Amino acid sequence: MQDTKIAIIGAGRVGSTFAYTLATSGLAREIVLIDADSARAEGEAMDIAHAVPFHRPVVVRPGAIDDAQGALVTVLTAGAAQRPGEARTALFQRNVEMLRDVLQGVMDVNPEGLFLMTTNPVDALTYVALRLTGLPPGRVFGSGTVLDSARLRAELAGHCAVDARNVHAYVLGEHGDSEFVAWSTASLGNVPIPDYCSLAGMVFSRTEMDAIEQRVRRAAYEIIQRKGATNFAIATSLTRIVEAIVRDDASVLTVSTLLHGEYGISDVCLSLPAIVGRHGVTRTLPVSLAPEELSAMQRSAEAIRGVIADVADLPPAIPPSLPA
Ligand SMILES: NC(=O)C1=CN([C@@H]2O[C@H](COP(=O)(O)OP(=O)(O)OC[C@H]3O[C@@H](n4cnc5c(N)ncnc54)[C@H](O)[C@@H]3O)[C@@H](O)[C@H]2O)C=CC1
Ligand SMILES: CC(=O)C(=O)O
Repeated sequence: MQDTKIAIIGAGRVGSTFAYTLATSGLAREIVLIDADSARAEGEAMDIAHAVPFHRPVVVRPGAIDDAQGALVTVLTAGAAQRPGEARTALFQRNVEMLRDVLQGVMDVNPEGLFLMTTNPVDALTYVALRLTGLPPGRVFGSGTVLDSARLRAELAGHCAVDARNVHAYVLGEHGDSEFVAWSTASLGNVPIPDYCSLAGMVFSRTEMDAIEQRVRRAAYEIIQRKGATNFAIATSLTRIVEAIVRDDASVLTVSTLLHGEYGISDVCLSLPAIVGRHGVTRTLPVSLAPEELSAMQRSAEAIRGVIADVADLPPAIPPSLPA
């Protein structure tokens, strides 16, 4: 942790909340907040820095793109966000141009670091970032469905009245409308969730499962409708991913990463459980999917491909391996 520097590009609602969460986590020694609106980056950095005396030492400061130099991770949270009712995919064209500028600037000063994408649509933009940087796939990845899996675990913990930390359940595929729950692997401790519910005398039929899945898939729309943005849970999700990197934890997280033939899918980024540590994503884990889940994964890959198809002038495709 001695000289751990994290660069955050985008000091808006997500970037500033993440900077605050990270500053209070004790994981970083330096956090640089970079935004096209430099006054905003300055104001957020000042405000967060005044919270530091209650926590472990960390320097929180505003900066320019060149200040991403030496960052272990550059986290991208800049760009357009959804308006109420708008799908994430509608942001693609607006955010791709921002990405081209920002990535080039960071690559000029920090070609050795990791990129953690958050800006939506996160899977399509993670893929574009990989193609534009030409970096090894393990070093450019997205927050993917880490947030959605947390939403699912919160729902299941509420339904079963147990500690969410003991709920093991994943949302896979796109971080978006085609995402799906891998119900066949969902467990509470070591017990499949339906088995636990019947043990505890709780109802857990297809109706409950569908309602939970729908609430998870619709969560961002519902929150944005009410408060205009989502920021707290994504900030905590990003802090969790950065923790796995900084501490080299080899944690299993459903980040968005390039697929190399998993489930017959290649050359697209989407979320599977993956090992995340200091070198980024080092491998994906196989999940035994039910036939309908496998179809959902393939539909999700097609949905993301449909978004990426709109972007021209990308450098050649990435070689089929996952080196760090
Ligand atoms: N992947 C996920 O799970 C989530 C993704 N998001 C996405 O994160 C992104 C940011 O959302 P918010 O923070 O709510 O938006 P926001 O509008 O509050 O902040 C965006 C910031 O980006 C800055 N910006 C725009 N272009 C820039 C550039 N070229 N260089 C530097 N800064 C630039 C703006 O000045 C603004 O401060 C959106 O795309 C949103 O959809 C939000 C929540 C969850
Ligand atoms: C905005 C967004 O992607 C989310 O909260 O899931």
